[in-house]
Amino acid sequence: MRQQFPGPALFSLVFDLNPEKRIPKRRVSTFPRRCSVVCLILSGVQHGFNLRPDGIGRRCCLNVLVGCTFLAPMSQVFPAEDDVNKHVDDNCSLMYLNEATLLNNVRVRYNKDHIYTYVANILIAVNPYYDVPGLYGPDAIKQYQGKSLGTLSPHVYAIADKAYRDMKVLKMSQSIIVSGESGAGKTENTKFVLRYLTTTYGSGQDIDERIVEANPLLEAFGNAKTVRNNNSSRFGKFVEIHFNEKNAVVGGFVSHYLLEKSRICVQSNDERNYHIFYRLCAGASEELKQKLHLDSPDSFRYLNRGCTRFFASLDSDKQIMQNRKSPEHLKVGALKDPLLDDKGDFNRMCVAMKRIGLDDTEKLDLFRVVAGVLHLGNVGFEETGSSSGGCILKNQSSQTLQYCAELLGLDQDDLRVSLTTRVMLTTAGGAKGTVIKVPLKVEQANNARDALAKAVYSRLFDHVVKRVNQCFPFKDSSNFIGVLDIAGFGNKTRSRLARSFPPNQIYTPEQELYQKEGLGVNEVHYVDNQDCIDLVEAKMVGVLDILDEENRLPQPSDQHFTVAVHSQHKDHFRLTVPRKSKLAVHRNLRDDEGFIIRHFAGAVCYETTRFVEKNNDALHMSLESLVCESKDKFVQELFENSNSTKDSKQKSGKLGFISVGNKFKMQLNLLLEKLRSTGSSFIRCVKPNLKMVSHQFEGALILSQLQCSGMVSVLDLMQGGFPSRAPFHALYNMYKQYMPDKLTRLNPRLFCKALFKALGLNDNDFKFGLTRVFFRPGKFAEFDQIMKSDPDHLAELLKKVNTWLVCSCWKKVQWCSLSVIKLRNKMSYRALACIKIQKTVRMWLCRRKHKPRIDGMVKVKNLKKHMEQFNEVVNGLKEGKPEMARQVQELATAIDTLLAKIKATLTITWKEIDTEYQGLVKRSEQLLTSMQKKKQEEGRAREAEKN
Ligand SMILES: Nc1ncnc2c1ncn2[C@@H]1O[C@H](COP(=O)(O)OP(=O)(O)OP(=O)(O)O)[C@@H](O)[C@H]1O
Repeated sequence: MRQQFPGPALFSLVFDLNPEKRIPKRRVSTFPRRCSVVCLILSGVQHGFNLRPDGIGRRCCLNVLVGCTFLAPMSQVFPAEDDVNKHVDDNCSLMYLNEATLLNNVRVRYNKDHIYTYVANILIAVNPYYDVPGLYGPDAIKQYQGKSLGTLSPHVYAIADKAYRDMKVLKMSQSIIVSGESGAGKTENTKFVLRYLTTTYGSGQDIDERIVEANPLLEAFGNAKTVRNNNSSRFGKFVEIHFNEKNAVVGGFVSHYLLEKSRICVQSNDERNYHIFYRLCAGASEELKQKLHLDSPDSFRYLNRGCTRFFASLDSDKQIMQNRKSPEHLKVGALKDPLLDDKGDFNRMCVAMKRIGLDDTEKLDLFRVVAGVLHLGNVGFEETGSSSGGCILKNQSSQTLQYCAELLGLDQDDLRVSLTTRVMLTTAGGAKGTVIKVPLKVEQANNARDALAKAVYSRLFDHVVKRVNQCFPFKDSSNFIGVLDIAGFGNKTRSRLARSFPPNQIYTPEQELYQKEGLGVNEVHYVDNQDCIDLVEAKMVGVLDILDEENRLPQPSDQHFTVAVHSQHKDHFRLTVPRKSKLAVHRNLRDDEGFIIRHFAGAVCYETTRFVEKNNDALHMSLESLVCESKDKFVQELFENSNSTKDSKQKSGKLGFISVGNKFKMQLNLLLEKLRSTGSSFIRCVKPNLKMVSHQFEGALILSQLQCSGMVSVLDLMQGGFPSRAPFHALYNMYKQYMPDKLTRLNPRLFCKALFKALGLNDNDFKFGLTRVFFRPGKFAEFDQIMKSDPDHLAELLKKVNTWLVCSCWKKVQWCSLSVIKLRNKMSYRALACIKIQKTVRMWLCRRKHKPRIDGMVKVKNLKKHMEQFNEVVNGLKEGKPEMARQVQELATAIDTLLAKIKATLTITWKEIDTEYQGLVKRSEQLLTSMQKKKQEEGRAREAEKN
């Protein structure tokens, strides 16, 4: 038996074709869910493809070409296109919109180096991991200028141009949201957008170049090698390109979010600290190296716990001096990436610095602080061994302390004291206001040192961004196009952003519009993630607020915080304990060591160790005042604003609390606010494989990214909906000038209807709402045809419109007369039917009302019939005949009375009738008995007389 599916006998099946994981021949296997997946389209008949549902219809067997049988859940088998190799620019032009056809379309295109695909007006960009020839060159830039989306093949330039044109036409700022997981190509695509806008719509000043030039600098300080991406941005950024009234580029502005600070002090095995540290070590001139007391990366604690190799090509590796390379680098060789080269990048960064206006002093300032942070990391502590319980600097740290103090403009002794003690002001008692120095334990001193390093570096990064912003100032900005690179944001942020963006951003207004326009389209179910956002952000009870609360306790602890989270959200669907994780590594965590949050993109286990510490951005007062009063003007300026923001608690010497979580929440809200006030376009970057190589398409990985990014939900929405639309009046106005007077009298809606009919569009492809016409996916072409018709074509169209109107008028007249006849027939039929109904109902009501009396009458009348028998018996009597006759007569009268009573009393009940009837029956039985007795007695007397 074949399973009944809507559509043709073709289905796409998403299944494993990875050679290592291929399922043995002829083994019935359960459909593999999460493994390397490709999308195959199989034809039922031609390819021996056999689809059989199981007994209960939830699964089906698929005998496929590769010789194995798959048992697949019905929900995972989708109708597909006829042609396996067909690919389209806009996925919405496919006949079947589902995850399998989307994946297949992206796959076929990727194999042909078409890395971009639209899903409606969202751009999917698959990272090619190599330079696709001619894809981004000057010719391509020129080609896309001023072209509508969909005219040329999908491209990041087309999205940039659309944003520009929208800005121009709607006089409204625009944003382009670039998202995707680490290594998916967000930064690269952001760069392409910026380059396109500044090249195409630049004002000819070098501002355009400066905006692009700023990137190497930002990347040096904010990017790092991670296991997922060699050049991973560890901060989120929103780059605005500002345009004047004439829509020419006038300047730019970069806002940055959440630099990953923990990386400054520690990195995992295969990862590195920020590029700048290595670039400085590899690229600094000998003189600079001496000045900054630099060495190979392995000699710095902030670098040597991660990967210490440089990025270098064969040539550049030779140029790096041996004494600058770590033993690891010497042993294994350089890290290879075509786009990264620490020594070369250092030089390029220096050039970029110059171009954006940083002079040599400023450049040196930046490098000095970077080196200062490195040396600070090398300061180590050991216990004093005295009863005070404090710690002192390790012997070998004196030199490094000296370097650090020198580079950051601090006094060596002050730095030593500030790192090992904490200053407190007494706030009560007689000695109120006295300064006390509290010694720190080794652990506390380590924390203080790391906190200082993070504070210095993150302020340095703020300064870099500020400095970059200064080099493209602008005065007369009318609008901007902002490109948001959602990097560095965790799952939490993505959940938050996801609620604001597709499919959510598309879904809600879309459904509302359909309803408002009376389209009668079925609702598409979409899982909202507001509950997840609330779990993290809600006031008082959200995870962030619970963490802040913990930080305010006299003795905050990670365990106490974790327990508080679990007890606050005991039965929350989104939150659970680590032991319920699917991964063994998480199951080893105790309940007070972490929690799992089910984000929209999947469950994430948060290990809460050091959460409390990480949530606090505050520095010990002694350290902060130390850097604030640095002799080095540059370092002093970095901390310039911090004095004014300190609260009184911190001034008293207690380590205050500045919530990182709240700062982040505020930043995010500001960003969302900004995004909501602009029009938006979306680019979804996709990572094709984990190996970061070209020409390798890992289906499962890609599918899950498409699902997580909401692309599949967008497809569902589009499949069930009408993604393109045009208001009636817009179409009407467009053609009004060509219309004869007779037609201008038509209302816009009727005119559009005539137009669509004249064009011969299929009725299923569009729907008329109250104010606009809606199109099915993939019907852009026909729509465009109407929009772009030239005058000749228009005149022809109008003729058709006219004909259609006449025809439709004639049809309407026919329809009206037929309707009137039909109506008349219907009315008379209904009148007759009404009478019938009335008659029947009345009868029924009457019966219901009189039935007890009628039944009673029948019974009593039957009783009366017996009276003749009585009379016969009476007549046969000799003695006492008159008496008996009287009694019989009385009985007959009683029966008649009852009959008359039943007849006359409408309200008499069945019970009353029955009681009286039973009385008469009894009476008649008694009478009959006594008459029979009498007759017997008479018979006996007669016998006796005879004898
Ligand atoms: N369009 C492209 N053409 C060629 N190579 C690309 C393209 N996009 C990305 N890449 C390659 O992929 C690498 C990772 O891309 P990118 O740094 O843009 O990822 P990302 O999404 O910004 O990652 P993260 O979030 O970690 O910063 C790049 O260094 C580059 O080698």
